[in-house]
Amino acid sequence: MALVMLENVSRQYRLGGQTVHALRDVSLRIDEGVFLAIAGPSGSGKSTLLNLIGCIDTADSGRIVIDGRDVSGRTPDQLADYRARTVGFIFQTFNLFPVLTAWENVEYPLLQFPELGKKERRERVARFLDLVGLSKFAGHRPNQLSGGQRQRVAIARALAVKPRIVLADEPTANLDHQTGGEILRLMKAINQKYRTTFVFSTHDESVMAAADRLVRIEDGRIIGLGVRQQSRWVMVKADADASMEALER
Ligand SMILES: Nc1ncnc2c1ncn2[C@@H]1O[C@H](COP(=O)(O)OP(=O)(O)OP(=O)(O)O)[C@@H](O)[C@H]1O
Repeated sequence: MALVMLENVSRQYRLGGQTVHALRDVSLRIDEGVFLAIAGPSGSGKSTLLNLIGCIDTADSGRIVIDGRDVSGRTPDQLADYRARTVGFIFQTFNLFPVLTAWENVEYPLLQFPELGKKERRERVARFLDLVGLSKFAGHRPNQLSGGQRQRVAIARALAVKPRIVLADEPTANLDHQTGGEILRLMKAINQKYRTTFVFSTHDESVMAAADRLVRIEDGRIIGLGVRQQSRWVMVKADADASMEALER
């Protein structure tokens, strides 16, 4: 069974007097353990798709099933606890608490789990800071860390809750090319070692190239699905010839 399933999902927003069709009739299955890129130009619907999978937004129509649970028709508030245990988020702007240390930022989401004792919580924070190579920086606040180190803290924070899926909205967009590459390699190493499912959005070709699955989105529609075989994308679905060309690199 797919970890994530979307069936005929649409989402529109009212903006001024206009209706913006952010997602139109999107159907998609995401298997467990994939390293999947959602790629498309600015405004194509990437963040909207991630927000729906992450249960921080609700579809207007269609069905969404995450890890066997139908979340359609529930409000983000109703799904808060489920979301906290199921989804880890990574953002392009890192979204760390500036007054908290790296350790405290990673610990913060764990505080809402009453079943986690202090000792287990500490072990978890230490383990995930170590995993991202930041044990020595546990006492540093975000402004004492580089951009790449901040994103590593955010990765540790996302993983510490042991989520079923990690969603990353343009995780390398605020990093220079080399640091972005290091962050991608770290995420990929975690994906390969622990089979953690990663779904990340990007409009950067070099970021897409790190993925093993590709979802091409344009104007709120999926226009192509690619599967990586060795060094090239193999087309699984294309509604437009242009997208096939783009996928076969
Ligand atoms: N809360 C909102 N209110 C109104 N319109 C919105 C809202 N969120 C998204 N939109 C619109 O929906 C469309 C899709 O936006 P979305 O942020 O999902 O695209 P994106 O591909 O992630 O873009 P970017 O790469 O620029 O972040 C855009 O036209 C955007 O302006």
